[in-house]
Amino acid sequence: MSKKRICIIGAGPSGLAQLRAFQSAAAKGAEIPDIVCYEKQSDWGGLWNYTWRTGVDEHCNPCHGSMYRYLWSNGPKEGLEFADYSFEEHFGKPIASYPPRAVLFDYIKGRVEKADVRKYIKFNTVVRDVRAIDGGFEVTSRDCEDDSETREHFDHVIVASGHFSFPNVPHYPGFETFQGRILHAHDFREAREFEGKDILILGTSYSAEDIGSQCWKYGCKSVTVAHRTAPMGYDWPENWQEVPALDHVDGHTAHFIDGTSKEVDAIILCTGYRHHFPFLPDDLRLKTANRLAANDLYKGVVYTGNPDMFYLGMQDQWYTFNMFDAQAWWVRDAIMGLIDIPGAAEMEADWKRRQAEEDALEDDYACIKYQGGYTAELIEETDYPSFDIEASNDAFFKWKKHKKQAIMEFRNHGYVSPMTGTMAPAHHTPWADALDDSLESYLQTGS
Ligand SMILES: Cc1cc2nc3c(=O)[nH]c(=O)nc-3n(C[C@H](O)[C@H](O)[C@H](O)COP(=O)(O)OP(=O)(O)OC[C@H]3O[C@@H](n4cnc5c(N)ncnc54)[C@H](O)[C@@H]3O)c2cc1C
Repeated sequence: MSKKRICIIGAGPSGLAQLRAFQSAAAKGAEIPDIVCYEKQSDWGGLWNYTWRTGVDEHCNPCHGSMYRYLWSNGPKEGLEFADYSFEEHFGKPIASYPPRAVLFDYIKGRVEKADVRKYIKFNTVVRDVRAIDGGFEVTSRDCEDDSETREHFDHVIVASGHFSFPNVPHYPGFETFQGRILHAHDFREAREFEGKDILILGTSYSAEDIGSQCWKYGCKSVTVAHRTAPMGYDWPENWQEVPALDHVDGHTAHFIDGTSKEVDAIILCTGYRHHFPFLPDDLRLKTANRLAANDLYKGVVYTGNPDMFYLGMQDQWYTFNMFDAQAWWVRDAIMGLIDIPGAAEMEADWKRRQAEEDALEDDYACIKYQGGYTAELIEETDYPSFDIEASNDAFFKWKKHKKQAIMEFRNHGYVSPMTGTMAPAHHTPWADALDDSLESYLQTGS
């Protein structure tokens, strides 16, 4: 019998987890399928492969990047650490709990370089179309360097293309004549652009919180955050206010629904992202809100509309890299016939039950435990190294507590690694006085 052929779309943390999962089976002597991973960017790492570009990339594809220049890890690194490759193994010493972007990128790369999986990836190659055909899939891709198009047949498709790149952009009356800059968080790169300016942020997501904090720390005049449901409620500095939803804009004046107003120079839309798969036809396209238990995914990964197709990392995320690993190992074993996928009715019951459980969760602490439990459930069914989920949960709980205590200083704390049991060094996160957040400078001074 000929070998199965597997297509992975995307070489970000989830797609790379899938490559590492197959490679680890091969390293133990298993015969693995033929694999092709398509990546539209010129390097791996997904969002962590930082780009200063906005709009379109060098090949005129929509720019994938949503990260910004001075991005430091949002959550504690103890919540995302790979169970088969600790931070200590990579850096040779314990490092602080909230590293900058460049440090996490280096860590992601370290594992896959060690596993030697780059050979599976076709870089600068964008998947344009996927069709269910002849009991498998026909995948059309375009090599953006030589501008050639290729069609290949696969038995399985694994979509790992991320869901934080297609901005959800609201419109308000007056936007069309506003004289300042209006941008979505997807296009935010440089906090110092807003030095001395009054900025208005719409939304209360992590982006709102972090972009607002960045602009404040790098010298903006004031931050106003408009919320639709409830304020974030942190103990913000003096020149920071939370106000009710925006009603309209008139010239430079933003008017809010409670009748108050504020003169602003720029508006940053931290209004989230949409799951967007322009390369998929309707019958294969996942349609879900950003939630912990996505629609139509058995075990959070098998597409119920066609169980030969899988999606990785499509959930709203507390857990990230280690959850993607748990999913990738599980998908690998399902493809290799080590795990059975049930019939349609059982799959539907599974995701609906997960959603009902999610709907009953009362607060963020319960959500963290829920996603930790989901990750542990998948790990239990494969040979992915188990790790101390309670320690990861605990790092997340402390993170929330420390944010509540002092939102501008929470990154100075350190937590215990769920992999090595080592306590991370406390670290005073440098801000405006230290613009160099490079890997080299961090390893010399930051850990
Ligand atoms: C501003 C911001 C800050 C964040 N901060 C953190 C943090 O501090 N900690 C954390 O753990 N997580 C953070 N995240 C979450 C982040 O989504 C995950 O860490 C992780 O990058 C998700 O991995 P992924 O592989 O699923 O998706 P992505 O990282 O988005 O990678 C998807 C890959 O698919 C490729 N691709 C897409 N479409 C195609 C196509 N048609 N053909 C070929 N290739 C394609 C893309 O080029 C990309 O390389 C943050 C996200 C954002 C937006």
